Amino acid sequence: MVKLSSSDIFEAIQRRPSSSINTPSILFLLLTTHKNISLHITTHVKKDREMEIIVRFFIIAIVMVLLYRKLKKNGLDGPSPSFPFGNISERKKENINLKSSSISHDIHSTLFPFFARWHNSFGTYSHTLMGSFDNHLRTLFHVQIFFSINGKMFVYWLGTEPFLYMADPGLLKKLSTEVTAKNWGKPAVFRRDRAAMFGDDWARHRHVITPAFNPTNLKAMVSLMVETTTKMLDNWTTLVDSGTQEFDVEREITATAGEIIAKTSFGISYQSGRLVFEKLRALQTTLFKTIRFVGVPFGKMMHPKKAVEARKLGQGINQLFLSLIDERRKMIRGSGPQNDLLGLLLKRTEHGRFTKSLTTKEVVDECKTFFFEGHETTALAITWTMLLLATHQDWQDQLREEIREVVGDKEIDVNMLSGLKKMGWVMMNEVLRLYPSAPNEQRQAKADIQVSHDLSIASGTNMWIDIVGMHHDPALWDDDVNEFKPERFKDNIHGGCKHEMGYLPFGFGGRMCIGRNLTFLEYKIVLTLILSRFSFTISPTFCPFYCPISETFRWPASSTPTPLDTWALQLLLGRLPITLEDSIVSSRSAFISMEKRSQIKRMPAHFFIL
Ligand code: HEM
Repeated sequence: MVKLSSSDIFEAIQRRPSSSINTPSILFLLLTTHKNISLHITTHVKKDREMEIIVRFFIIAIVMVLLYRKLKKNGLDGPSPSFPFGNISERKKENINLKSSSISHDIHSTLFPFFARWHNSFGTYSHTLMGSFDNHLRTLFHVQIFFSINGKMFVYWLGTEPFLYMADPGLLKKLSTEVTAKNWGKPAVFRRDRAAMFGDDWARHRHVITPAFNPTNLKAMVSLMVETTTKMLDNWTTLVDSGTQEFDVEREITATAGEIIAKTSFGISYQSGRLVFEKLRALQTTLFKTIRFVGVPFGKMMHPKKAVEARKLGQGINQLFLSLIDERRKMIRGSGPQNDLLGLLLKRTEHGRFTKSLTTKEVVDECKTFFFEGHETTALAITWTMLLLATHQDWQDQLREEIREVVGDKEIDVNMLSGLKKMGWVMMNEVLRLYPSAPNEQRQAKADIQVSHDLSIASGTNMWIDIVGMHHDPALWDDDVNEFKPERFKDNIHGGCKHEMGYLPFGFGGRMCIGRNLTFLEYKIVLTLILSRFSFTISPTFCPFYCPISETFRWPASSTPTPLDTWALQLLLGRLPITLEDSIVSSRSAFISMEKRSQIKRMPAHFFIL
């Protein structure tokens, strides 16, 4: 074991071949001269801030190189990362062509050619590979892995963080049966970056929130949903009658979904909640600048102003929630607690035996998570549904017929909704299969996980679960995997998928979505009301969207992010509540036409189509 002091590093700097600081070359020198490195940085170096950063950079780089070597030695292969960006830049360079004028639902190979390529090059293991190692800064992979599970695993790097890519339902099944929720968490690297948005942890208090979705509460939400959606549709009717031809349906739906969550979960109107939404949107845009380099050491320093701005916005959002909480507390003192989400969170903190379990800060964090999880996902699902129905008139007609039979002229009632079976196949299944609102999920092992006698995942391991990959895998579905066929779910809740874990729109295991019943309810109500009053097709002015994910990262100054932008970035970087800089925004010139059922007129919405 060699102790490496700052003088070793300086010596290496002096021996570097070029005059610029070239970390890889210094590292190379260090690694070629020191086989087993234990870093010991002498304290005087830390006095100098700049030097401290450089030294830290070195340490991270050295750890990365060691990890990479050891992962490879253990058989966990993948694309070679560069320091400090990992494979981020390689993904960017990939030539993704989305300018095609035809509509294709094959989003996996269109948006992720790199995953397919890496999988073909590194993902297939036909033999048993075993190994283990530690590293002194974090136990990342202390693993014994048996690679026979369909071979859909490889390691790629977000910055200096290695991720174990998985698109293998067999492995997930094993994991979800072996792993308790407390052993799975969000990767620390994401949590740190998104603290302004979600707080320090996400939804740690499921048990507190879950009662907000009990049948009685859900039933009480129906009238609020009908009222809010009707208001939006009345507005559409007025606009269509006055000759307006173009509508931004995505924004309309997002606003309505936002209003619904504001009313049902926080007891506030969209008007009052609008400030929160506006600030959250601004935060999304700002955060993109700072966290698009997720995993890259000192990534935030690339945009110091944005980092400060994001922190301030985060604080502003906290203040807004704090005043909401204050108001509600006063109300609780006056008329007793309410059973919506906020009421439940406060009831527990103020009256229950969990008095000390949720601090005000924790309540604020839960509220932030809920606002995001609760409206963008549903808005996306409804938006995609409208696009798919706009291109499949036959299904639009079938759903309308079903609505006529089940609801008729009566007012929508919660008991009727279960009768809307075809609508269920369309959205809850086929739309979320083709375009899952949560396109991938990440986990980090919080403790060593023994998946089976031959597979154990060490504490600290990051995992990237490719939901889109599984939903579009012809080996799991069939050759028609990229076709819109809701009928595949007619007699089969797994849609004929060859593995029960191959279809996971709401996640799996202990962190499965707790809002799915609310989503079913909201989705069916909103869509029933829309289909009863309007029909829609793709407009002649429709323009297929262009997504230069791989090519540029420019953000038009005037653009505000939308859930579709967010979704696009989620595809790339995980479930980030942020927006893609350039991208899918150009889809804003894409429309579908909408017609009033009684009086046919055009009302375009904007969508992006792949
Ligand atoms: C189409 C609609 C929705 C989809 C596709 C969806 C999907 C998901 C998925 C996949 C997860 C798991 C994330 C992970 O494991 O990393 C999740 C978690 C969550 N969802 Fe949803 N969701 C939807 C709607 C909602 C709604 C309407 C709410 C609330 C009103 C909600 C609240 C939550 C919360 C609080 C979590 C975190 C649960 C935890 O970590 O324990 N979701 N959602």
